[in-house]
Amino acid sequence: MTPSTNTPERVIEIKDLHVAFGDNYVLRGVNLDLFKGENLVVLGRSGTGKSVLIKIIVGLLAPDSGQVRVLEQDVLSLSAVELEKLRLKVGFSFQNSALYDSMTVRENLEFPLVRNVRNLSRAEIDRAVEEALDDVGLKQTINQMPSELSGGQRKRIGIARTLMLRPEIMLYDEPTAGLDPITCIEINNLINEVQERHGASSIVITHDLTCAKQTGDRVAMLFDGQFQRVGTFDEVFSTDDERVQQFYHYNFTE
Ligand SMILES: Nc1ncnc2c1ncn2[C@@H]1O[C@H](COP(=O)(O)OP(=O)(O)OP(=O)(O)O)[C@@H](O)[C@H]1O
Repeated sequence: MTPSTNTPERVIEIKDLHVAFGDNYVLRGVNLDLFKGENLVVLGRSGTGKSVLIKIIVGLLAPDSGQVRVLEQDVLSLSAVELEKLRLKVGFSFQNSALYDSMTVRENLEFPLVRNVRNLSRAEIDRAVEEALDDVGLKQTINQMPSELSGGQRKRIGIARTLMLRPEIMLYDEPTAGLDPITCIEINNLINEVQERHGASSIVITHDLTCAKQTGDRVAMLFDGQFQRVGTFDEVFSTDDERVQQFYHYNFTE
């Protein structure tokens, strides 16, 4: 039998995940799929467990129970070496960009390549750096130091650095936090370009509903330890549920 072409491929599958820290029950039966090529936005108030979830996906934290499959591998049973290999396919864009302040933009971008890919020629490294800078529209910053860049530029260079290893999955942790509305839109556009140009599958953690609306093919809202609402932006917010409405009004009316 030929497999159905209608079933989208899952690049992340999470089933019945439970995590508690003492009597703080953070995740209480989380189920979530990330489909190949989609942008999935994860929304939730502070402290609901979004970062905990990301750490579990990349194997930095072990849950109390549940299943986590990433790119068809069972994360919870991988050895340290296998986890390291898997992490090369999962790009993580940190909230604070995490650039090395003492390195130029070029050196920051080269770093993941030189560290993880052997036997690259100087010309190959240069080409990869130029392509990554082109992807984020910042070729002119190649010799600048991070301190000379704006917050939005730093964010974009951080994303470019994550793209150097051409990850299959991108995890964005609050990509628009602390940026002005115009720069936010630029970052949202960049997230969509990464999806289109590289076919990356992404999880975008954010509190910013404009970002959610512009980037999310689907939105998943975490509260009380579970994804209580999952769907398109409009589907998630077309409810009388007060907790969901509060989130909406906080973003759009204050
Ligand atoms: N290593 C840890 N030890 C103890 N408690 C932890 C640990 N990591 C996270 N927590 C707790 O788990 C809960 C969820 O934290 P998490 O950082 O995932 O929240 P979040 O949804 O990412 O919040 P924010 O939007 O503010 O970043 C919090 O109550 C936090 O204090």
